[in-house]
Amino acid sequence: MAVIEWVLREILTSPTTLFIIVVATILFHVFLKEAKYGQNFPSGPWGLPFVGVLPFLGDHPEITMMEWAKKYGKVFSVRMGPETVIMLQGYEAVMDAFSRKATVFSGRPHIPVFDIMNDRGLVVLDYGPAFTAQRQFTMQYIAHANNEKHIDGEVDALLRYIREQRGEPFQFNFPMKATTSNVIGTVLFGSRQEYDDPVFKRLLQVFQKAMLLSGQLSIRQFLPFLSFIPSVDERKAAWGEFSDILNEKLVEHRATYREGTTRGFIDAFIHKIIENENGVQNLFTEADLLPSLLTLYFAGSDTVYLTLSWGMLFLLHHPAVCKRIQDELDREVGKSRRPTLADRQNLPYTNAALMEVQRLNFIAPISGPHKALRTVNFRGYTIPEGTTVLANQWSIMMDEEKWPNPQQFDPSRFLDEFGNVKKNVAWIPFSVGKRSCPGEVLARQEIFLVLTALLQAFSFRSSDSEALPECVGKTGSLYVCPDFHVCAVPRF
Ligand code: HEM
Repeated sequence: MAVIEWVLREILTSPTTLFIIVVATILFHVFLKEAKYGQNFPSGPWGLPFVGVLPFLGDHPEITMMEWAKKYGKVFSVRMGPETVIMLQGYEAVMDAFSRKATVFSGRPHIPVFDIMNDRGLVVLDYGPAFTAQRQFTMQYIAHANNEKHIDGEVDALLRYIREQRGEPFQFNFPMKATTSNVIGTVLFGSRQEYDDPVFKRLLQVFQKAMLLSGQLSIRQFLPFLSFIPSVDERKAAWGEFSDILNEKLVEHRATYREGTTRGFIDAFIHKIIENENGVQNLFTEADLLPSLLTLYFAGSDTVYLTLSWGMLFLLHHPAVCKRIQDELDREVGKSRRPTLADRQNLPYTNAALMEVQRLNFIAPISGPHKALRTVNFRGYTIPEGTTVLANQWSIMMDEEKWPNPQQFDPSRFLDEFGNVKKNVAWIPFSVGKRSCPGEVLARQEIFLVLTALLQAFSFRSSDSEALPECVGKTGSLYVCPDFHVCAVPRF
């Protein structure tokens, strides 16, 4: 960022340079952009030479983009450095692209921050036969894995940890990170790790560092030319160490692999590699294995951890909602056993509150980058093959037409007059189409089982020695919840 700041300072202190820059910018927009993208390309805000709109994105690009959309419409273009990107605003535009024209807009451009994956692993793999086969396989594996048992085992450890705090303040975020990492770890490797296991502690540490350093770039992380960003070496080192730790586990599993035994996703993936060895296409290869583990681990842990943390923060700010959930749990589940997935259908208010948490704190405010797989006519515009397309998913959840008073935390917006859950088509926290979240089933099970177990077992309050942070996050690659402490007292 220092380079950008220096360029800006130089520009703003010299009127002649500024004049030349302005003229160059106009020429760039009028001639070069048209030459590259044609006249029928969406317009958008003008940016500075070299950096485009990057200096104007602010701390919350999703909100800046909503402002720009008021002027330029639901489909507009923004130049980020040398690349011009299409931004989609609102439910209809996103559905048109990612769902109705999914066969065109489901490509993935190269994402430099994920170089370590070598363009493999579900999040980064471009659309094609290998992507389709691996996605289908992953979704089937997750749907049939014994998720409830895995999560239940992890909830045992979580409740034990919280009881050990004996009502004293503890940082809520730590056990949430450990829980969600262990759940995805169990899905992948077939076993969990103790909170104080040194390898597990190291894994949590390097993973958080990698996410933090990548997240600081926010949507800028998708852009190749920003690889000069000062922390790049530190970021690469953190991703490298994270990858090494998972690779060690992979090597261990490889060495003890037995045909016919499936300890977790790794074994199931190895079965597929063997099954595909004589196939015509290389749909599952050894080279896909580690990137698949890495992408599932990072996509499947922080997302859920942040949702759970936002959930608790909101409930601390809205004790009446918390009490209503606890009353519903006491009435429908009682106190002699923990809530199970089978209870979900009897807990409409709880479900509505969880949906509201996911709406109001959409943890993925801007989608991952999609790529147009061919030139297409979209909403009257011509979008050339290879163009990067991003969805402002925040704009969907904050649309006043879809959600009256969108800033307000109000679970009852998901209930009908009889108190049953009322769906809203614009509630798409897992996105839509061929690149929607393949972990949705697991994520929803985890969020439900963990939060209901916590609320059934404990009364939570904020710590006396620390002001509870406001429900405002930092936009990185995810919408990050502030750290906070809580006190938990057993309810029975
Ligand atoms: C609250 C939890 C979660 C939320 C809100 C969430 C949300 C999303 C969203 C919005 C996308 C689409 C991004 C795009 O448009 O490119 C996505 C993709 C993805 N998610 Fe999740 N996710 C969650 C949990 C999980 C879990 C538990 C897993 C793993 C088991 C997972 C694995 C993935 C993967 C692999 C992709 C990439 C799919 C692709 O590129 O085709 N997610 N997620």
